[in-house]
Amino acid sequence: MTTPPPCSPSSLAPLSRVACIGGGVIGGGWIARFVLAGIDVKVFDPHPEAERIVAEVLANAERAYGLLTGAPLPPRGRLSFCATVAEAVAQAQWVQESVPERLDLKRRVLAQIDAAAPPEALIGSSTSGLKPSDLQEGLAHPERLFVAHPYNPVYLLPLVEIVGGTETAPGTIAQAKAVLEAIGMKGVVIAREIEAFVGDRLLEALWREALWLIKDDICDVETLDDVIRYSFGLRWAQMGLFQTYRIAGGEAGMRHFLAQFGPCLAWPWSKLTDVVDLDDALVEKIGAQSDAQADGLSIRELERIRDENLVGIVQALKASREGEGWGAGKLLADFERRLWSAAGDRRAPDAPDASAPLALVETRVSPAWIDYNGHMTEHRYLQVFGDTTDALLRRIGVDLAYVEAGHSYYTVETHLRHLDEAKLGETLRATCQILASDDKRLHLFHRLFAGPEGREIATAEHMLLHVDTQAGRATPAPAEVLARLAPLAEAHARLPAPPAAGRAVGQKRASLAATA
Ligand SMILES: NC(=O)C1=CN([C@@H]2O[C@H](COP(=O)(O)OP(=O)(O)OC[C@H]3O[C@@H](n4cnc5c(N)ncnc54)[C@H](O)[C@@H]3O)[C@@H](O)[C@H]2O)C=CC1
Ligand SMILES: C[N+](C)(C)CC(=O)CC(=O)[O-]
Repeated sequence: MTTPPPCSPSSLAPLSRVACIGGGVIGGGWIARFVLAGIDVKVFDPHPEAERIVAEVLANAERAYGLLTGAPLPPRGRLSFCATVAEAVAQAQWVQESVPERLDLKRRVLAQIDAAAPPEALIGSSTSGLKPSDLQEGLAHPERLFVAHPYNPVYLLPLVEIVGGTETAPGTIAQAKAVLEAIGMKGVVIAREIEAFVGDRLLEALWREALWLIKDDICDVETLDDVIRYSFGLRWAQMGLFQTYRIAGGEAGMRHFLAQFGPCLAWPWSKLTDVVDLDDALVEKIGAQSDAQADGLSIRELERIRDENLVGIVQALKASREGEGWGAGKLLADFERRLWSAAGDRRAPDAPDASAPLALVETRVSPAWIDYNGHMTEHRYLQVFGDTTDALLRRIGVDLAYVEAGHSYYTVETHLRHLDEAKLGETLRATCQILASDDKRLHLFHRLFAGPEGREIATAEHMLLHVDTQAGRATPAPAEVLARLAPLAEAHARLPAPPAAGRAVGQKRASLAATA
């Protein structure tokens, strides 16, 4: 994944300062979502270990993003912890409340937020089921409060139910939707407020029925979960209930489906109206079965397994319809296009520093990049070097719009040298020197440095050709691209040639010294 040049503007969204009040399961997920979108986040959570918990969620989120996307994310936003709600929200443009699900507590915390946040700041509540009108009571600025109900893990699942209360301004809802879209999420506006909105209405129905099935010894928790994950759970990631049932109606579609299965609704297929008594015995029964099912895996390990699975599912959906994408995969594809465009906009000044190769990429070794040897795995070196090439191309005007218009540079040859290891979390910095260029060819030499001491850990030499992507053949680059390239190439021609340039695989250092 490319980290953009250091001088880039930070955030993707039309905002750059967020406050998160509550940093537990959901608050932590929101924090990761915002920070990884380049937004500065201030947190208030009285939990003595809040910083550790948030750091662990953020590490898992970074790992997941490392697997999810190769698109250039903006530089991480700054994360800081505050001693009071007032301090956290004082400068915020969006405040996300994620405290425990109790009306009295939420009202108290929302009143504190409302009193200290700038009047124009948006306030979203993560509540799973409280009505926004009930949360608005007593606020001085209820018009900017709405429910923003996410799904766990917030940093991977894109949906947010946006629900307005009686006093929420329509502009608030529109603004919230736009912000969420800018950070890669899908805000759906729920037309009328109702307890538990839409998603949790459905989940509660399933959950209630599931609890009955366990209580009545129809199956254990593992069997129940297997029934979901080997059958309709697989279907639901790509089509919802109605589209799935439309297909299940055969060629006659939904009407036939309703005719066939409608009568079952009146049969004893559900006990939904009865609420199971979650007494100690049932809690212990479920707890014990759930412990056995986890088979010793910790919550963080389970989260990582879940995240890898979700990433795979979203990527499969991104590849659907011959790469156009479908559902959550299309949302990711669209978001990545915006990331590429935003990276193009972060193009650096035209006057290059002629005294050194260009410093184009700064990133960190993500957990997803570590292999069984405990260091950065080999293909990630190529990823960082590829990102460095992309950063150079954007500088000379070869950005997403340019590629979409039918031309690009393709890499036709690469020689990569691994000189040292890179460890988890180390900072990486990549530079680029243009060795030679003409109207079709671009000959580049990249160097990768790690850690604060700037150890050189790899070099890469690449030859690229300018191509007409429709015709699939090399073609001269247009004058405007060559004009941007020329001053860089001329400056770099005056730099000493890197000793390793032009090396062959297996060439000894001694012979290199002789030729240098
Ligand atoms: N866990 C889930 O699957 C989902 C939860 N939600 C909603 O998100 C909200 C938070 O739930 P979770 O994160 O699951 O709970 P949690 O228990 O994991 O986290 C709540 C956090 O709030 C903190 N907190 C308590 N009092 C506070 C105060 N006065 N000010 C600031 N922070 C305070 C706690 O220290 C804790 O870290 C709830 O409204 C819940 O319904 C929404 C979607 C899914
Ligand atoms: C159990 N829950 C009501 C907190 C679930 C949610 O609100 C959404 C989710 O992530 O399943």
